[in-house]
Amino acid sequence: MPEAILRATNLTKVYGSGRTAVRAVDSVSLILKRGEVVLLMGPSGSGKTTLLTMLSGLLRPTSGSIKLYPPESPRRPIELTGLTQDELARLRLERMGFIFQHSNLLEALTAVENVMVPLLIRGINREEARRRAEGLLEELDMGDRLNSRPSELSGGEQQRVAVARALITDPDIIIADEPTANLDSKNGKEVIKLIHERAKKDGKCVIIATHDPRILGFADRILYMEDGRIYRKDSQQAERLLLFEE
Ligand SMILES: Nc1ncnc2c1ncn2[C@@H]1O[C@H](COP(=O)(O)OP(=O)(O)OP(=O)(O)O)[C@@H](O)[C@H]1O
Repeated sequence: MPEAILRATNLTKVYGSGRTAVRAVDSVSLILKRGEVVLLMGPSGSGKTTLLTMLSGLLRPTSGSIKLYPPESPRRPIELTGLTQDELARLRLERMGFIFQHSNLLEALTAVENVMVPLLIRGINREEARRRAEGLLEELDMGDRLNSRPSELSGGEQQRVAVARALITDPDIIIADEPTANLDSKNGKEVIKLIHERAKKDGKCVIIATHDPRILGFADRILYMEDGRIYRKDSQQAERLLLFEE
């Protein structure tokens, strides 16, 4: 049985108050485990981004608990809701990797420099940071694009660099919001394949919010959200629901 990396219990987020209050996430409980790829699907406005933002420690839940289990001391979970903003920022830097719809690379920097940034912030010296960033980009088949600027790369290549930037700090959990939405079919599949391979090879846990049916085949589990609540679906059910959405 793979070990838990993160456990959310009765997580709720209410935006606003009184008659205009929106219960964006409604008493959600879930467990994310090492080495698994979990998809979060559901119609627009169902609460996916709100849930991911809370799991990332960027948004305080109205109520509920989020526990992260460090692999080195799984019996001493970290309760995210009890941390200060500074502690949360450190936790994100040390234990989480993020991939977004837009690669959000820094245009002034080359591909390898973009991947070095999280290491430099962690105080690793330039030479070592460059060595590690080059090594990872080479593993991701980007070895011949190390010194290209983001604008000189295709959308798929930019997302590969973003994947490398998310992986370079060896995070426990990778949180991705629509990582393939801007990519064509071939590049979308390659990027998700890459994320899936790394999850399996390195025992990472990946949670991906997506509307992209091409990703279904790469999921170990699908959580389907509707009106702030989670329903578990198999991939055929999810596919039917996605078709129904359109
Ligand atoms: N900052 C906010 N203030 C008030 N209401 C919000 C805020 N952010 C989101 N909401 C509301 O919370 C609900 C869930 O929104 P959320 O963005 O989490 O959904 P989503 O499933 O990620 O949608 P999409 O697939 O379109 O990104 C929606 O009703 C939305 O209008």
